[in-house]
Amino acid sequence: MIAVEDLVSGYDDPVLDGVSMSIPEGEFCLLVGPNGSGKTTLVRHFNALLTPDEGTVTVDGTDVSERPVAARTSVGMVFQRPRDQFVAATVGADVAFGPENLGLDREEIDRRVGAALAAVDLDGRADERLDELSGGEQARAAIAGALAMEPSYLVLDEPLAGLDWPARESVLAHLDTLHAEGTGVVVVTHDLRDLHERADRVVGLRDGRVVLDDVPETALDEVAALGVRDPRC
Ligand SMILES: Nc1ncnc2c1ncn2[C@@H]1O[C@H](COP(=O)(O)OP(=O)(O)OP(=O)(O)O)[C@@H](O)[C@H]1O
Repeated sequence: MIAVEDLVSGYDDPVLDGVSMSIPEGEFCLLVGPNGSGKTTLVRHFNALLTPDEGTVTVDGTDVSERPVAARTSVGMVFQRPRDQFVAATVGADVAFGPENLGLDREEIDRRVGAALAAVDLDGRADERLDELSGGEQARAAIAGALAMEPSYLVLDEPLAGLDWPARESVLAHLDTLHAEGTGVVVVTHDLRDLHERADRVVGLRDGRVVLDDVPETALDEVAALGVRDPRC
């Protein structure tokens, strides 16, 4: 479980103002809220990319601030602009980077890279340059990089933005597979289309506070107040 308790955090000004919420193992959770409500700031705490000013964040019982490497192994993160998270020039080298840093042997690294690329339909393209891929292909490469870590939880910030229909369908299918296999999936989004019916739960933030935490069926009645269109309308 990812457990956030009384989290206060910010940059120059406070952004998260006493957030408590949890994401059980294997849950598919949508995180919604208006621009600037603190969604990205919150998920960056899940693997210790930010440090709380107050409160705690634990993953499977371990405080992420005390063991950030363990948190980054358990919680995979795919950011809004995939280009910002690439560390290598080619697809294969980038996807291998995480497993290499775990100190895995070459055979296991190759197995993970192959499986992760296949999962996003990029198999056979390991030698291609990332800067020569389309935006949608880059988004899929970024997801492959997170998958290769075989995380217990995968957090994706607007993963469908800018994807064409086949890429969107491909990413959604992979989220379904991961969820079915027991990976916790957290999607930060303003657009619930194709997502609300997959989710177990919707958590809504406003002004750095949790103002909604419900199953999708009833949460959808309240999302309009959070700057999100009810996908049933
Ligand atoms: N690196 C940063 N330095 C300073 N302020 C920041 C930084 N990142 C975010 N903020 C501020 O924190 C607040 C919350 O930002 P955050 O990105 O968490 O919101 P969000 O809910 O994810 O928004 P959006 O829907 O627009 O992506 C905003 O006011 C933003 O300007």
